[in-house]
Amino acid sequence: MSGPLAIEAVLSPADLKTLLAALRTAASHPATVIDPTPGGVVMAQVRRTQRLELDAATEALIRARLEAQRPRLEAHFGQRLGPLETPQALRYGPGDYFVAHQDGNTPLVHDRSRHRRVSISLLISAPDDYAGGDLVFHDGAERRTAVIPAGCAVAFRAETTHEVTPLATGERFSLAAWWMAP
Ligand SMILES: O=C(O)CCC(=O)C(=O)O
Ligand SMILES: [Fe+2]
Repeated sequence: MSGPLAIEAVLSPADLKTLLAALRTAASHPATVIDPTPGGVVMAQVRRTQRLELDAATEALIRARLEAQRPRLEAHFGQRLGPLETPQALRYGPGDYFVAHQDGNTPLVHDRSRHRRVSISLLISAPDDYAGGDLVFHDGAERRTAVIPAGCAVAFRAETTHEVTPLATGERFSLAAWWMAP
């Protein structure tokens, strides 16, 4: 089974500038769990972060950069991947977090998430912009913290247990996205 894959320079410095400017001024609402479509529920005891609304041009840029990674992901995870789910732009402020969870590919959870195969977390903020807010992978009792420079990403099987630890200070912008089964 393939473990998480760190990917460098998914975004160029120019992309980062464009995206930061867009995300800093974007409208936001509390992110939901279970199903990201209308009908998803806010459960602050599970996930406390703001989901940012993306304009069409910003979403297109994000999709293009993510899709450029598709061949590499298919090779690493040894499977053909289907459509990319709508990317989620997230802003974590102090006290925000996402408890340990799986994003999908858990067939007993009978919503759309069971079709997710590969997750990606793409960091817009630099590690120095915030404290806490670590992306941590759980493997049994083992914990592995991903150190992700700005513009870089980590991709992982959707069923991998992971969390975002509470942000202590600063502001953390990230993008979460998923490739579905073909
Ligand atoms: O913000 C991140 O780095 C990851 C967020 C996450 O795990 C999710 O939205 O499912
Ligand atoms: Fe997640």
